[in-house]
Amino acid sequence: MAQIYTSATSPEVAQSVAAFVLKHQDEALAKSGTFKIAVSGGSMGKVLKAGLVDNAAAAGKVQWDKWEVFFSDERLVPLDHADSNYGLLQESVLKYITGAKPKVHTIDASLLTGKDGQLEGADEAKDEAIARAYADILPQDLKVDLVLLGCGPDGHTCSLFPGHALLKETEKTIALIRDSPKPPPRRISFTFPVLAKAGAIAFIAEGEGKAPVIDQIFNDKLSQLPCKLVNDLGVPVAWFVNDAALTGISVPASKY
Ligand SMILES: O=C(O)[C@H](O)[C@@H](O)[C@H](O)[C@H](O)COP(=O)(O)O
Repeated sequence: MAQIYTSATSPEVAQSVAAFVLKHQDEALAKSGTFKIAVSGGSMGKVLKAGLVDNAAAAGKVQWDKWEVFFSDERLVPLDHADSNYGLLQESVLKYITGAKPKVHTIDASLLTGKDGQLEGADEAKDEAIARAYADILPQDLKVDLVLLGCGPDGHTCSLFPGHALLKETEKTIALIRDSPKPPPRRISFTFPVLAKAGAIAFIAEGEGKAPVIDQIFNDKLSQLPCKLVNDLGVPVAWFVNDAALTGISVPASKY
């Protein structure tokens, strides 16, 4: 079962996330000399900036040059586009790193067609090639040390949406999705087979608007929401939330 860690405020959530990331960084570096971490979009960049860049105590312990960063999902847009998860990370975190930077695995933007991740004028074969190329840069054993995820109000995570055929993907590690219910429609995403190999997974979810979906994920045993399916993968899963995200619901939560 997944563990929920709650804090009163957003800065405290960011500090807890930072402490958790550093613990996994140190464990991974002791084992292999590299820390493989996957991130996604939404407000994650802000949390990582507050926890790992602006927070001096943690900032001194981050060994950015030993990080390999993957995206657990990415939109098929240019890397400097407002919808790009890489672009978000660049603007919120990477540009503030003063020393040696991490190795960041972006999509191959030279294969992009169409505009703004929209379907019109987009070449499906090239989209498939982007997904295949990204699958090829995943670690050979598929093991990412830590995967950081967001939770949509509909229970989606990565670009795995409730009821979507991709939830049943058992072969591909990186899937192409061209009908994302949330814009932009063209994206690539980690699939469950790769999430299942992760060393650990952590969700970050803040705000009262997340309470109903967290309630469903933790209190409805039959729920098939993607976030609930991640909780049930058998990988250690931690949820970092603020108290507001637990408004009016009853779930077991503790301080990190
Ligand atoms: O797929 C997308 O279009 C979103 O970017 C999404 O995955 C986001 O990460 C979650 O909705 C969580 O959002 P917050 O990080 O703002 O809670």
